[in-house]
Amino acid sequence: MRQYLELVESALSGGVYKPNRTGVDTISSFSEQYEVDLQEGYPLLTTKQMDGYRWNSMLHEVCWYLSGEEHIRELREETKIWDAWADDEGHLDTAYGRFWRRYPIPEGEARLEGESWPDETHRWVTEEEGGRLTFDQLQYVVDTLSDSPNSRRLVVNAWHPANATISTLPPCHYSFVFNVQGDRLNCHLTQRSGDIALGVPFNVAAYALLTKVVATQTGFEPGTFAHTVVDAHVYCGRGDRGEWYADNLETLQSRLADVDDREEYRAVREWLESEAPAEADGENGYDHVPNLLEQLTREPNERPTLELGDATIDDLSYEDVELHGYDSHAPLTFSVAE
Ligand SMILES: Nc1nc(=O)c2c([nH]1)NC[C@@H]1CN(c3ccc(C(=O)N[C@@H](CCC(=O)O)C(=O)O)cc3)CN21
Ligand SMILES: O=c1ccn([C@H]2C[C@H](O)[C@@H](COP(=O)(O)O)O2)c(=O)[nH]1
Repeated sequence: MRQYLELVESALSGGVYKPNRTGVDTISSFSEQYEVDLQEGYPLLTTKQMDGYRWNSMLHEVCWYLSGEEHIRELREETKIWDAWADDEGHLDTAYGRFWRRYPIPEGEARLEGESWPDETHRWVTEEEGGRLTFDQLQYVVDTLSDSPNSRRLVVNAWHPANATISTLPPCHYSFVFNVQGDRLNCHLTQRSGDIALGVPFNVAAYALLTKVVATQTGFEPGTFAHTVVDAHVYCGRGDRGEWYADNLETLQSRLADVDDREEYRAVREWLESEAPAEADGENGYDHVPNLLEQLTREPNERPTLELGDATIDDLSYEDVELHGYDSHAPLTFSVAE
């Protein structure tokens, strides 16, 4: 996927050095965006290996979103990618699916005079155990795509401002909007914070799959996936390794500006590895820059395709999704900044 390499290139060559809460510093760029035409195949990266256990993790993650669960008790049997952010019982207080499928509706005293809210008889409202009311945003989108496809209100929002201030990890991809043009269903995702090496490849794959599921269910062709990443960052290491970029980013960027041919990114990588202090023992792979430079040397292969049964947002399972024609370059590993 060419757009991903352009994102990597743009963030590295235009970003600024930015420490953050994780203790692993970043090179960060404001408001990166790109679009992918889903008619040209499924945008699973081919410049590193994304099938096998990574594909497994991503697919189970999407099924978990769709389940609406607020815990990861089943998800963690399949992948460990969310374990670090959940409590011992598996609760994750900003689980995406919980907001997609079961967004809380204010009740009683929380309702202000003059506000209108749907009651438990409303089409997309569920009265849960204990009488709590929740709203199914995704079902609203699916139904409205059939009833009024020209709607400009097909928004799904995972952001709850009050929860976000105390959550261990407020949602990163926090809002998406579907939009129909002709017979095509487009999806625009806004992400407040994007880990370019690790998170973004999963995010693109997940939303491209979601768009295909919703399009299939509602009788549209998948159209364009558009992605805005507000703080798009490349982790660049802890301690001395991370701080090296504070003083040397300009030199790195002038070397990047001189690259004419993708092979030359390898020389930039070699220069970096010879100049920057080594990552400390036990802290390997937190600097994502070298392996992203390696990715920039690689030519993207043809996009694979996805085959979906007639699964819907309510019953999509791992077995329903088949990836065809996937051919990738060698795997690359990156460490996760927590
Ligand atoms: N720093 C950071 N980056 C993220 O992308 C991220 C977070 N934190 N926190 C919450 C979620 C969890 N997500 C994650 C977490 C780990 C991997 C990861 O380790 N990916 C490996 C494969 C691991 C596996 O499938 O078991 C990779 O090589 O892509 C990916 C996304 C995305 N999010
Ligand atoms: O789907 C996801 C989830 C998380 N991320 C990344 C983006 C950041 O690197 C961290 C979150 O840290 P904040 O300090 O809360 O921004 O996780 C991602 O890229 N994709």
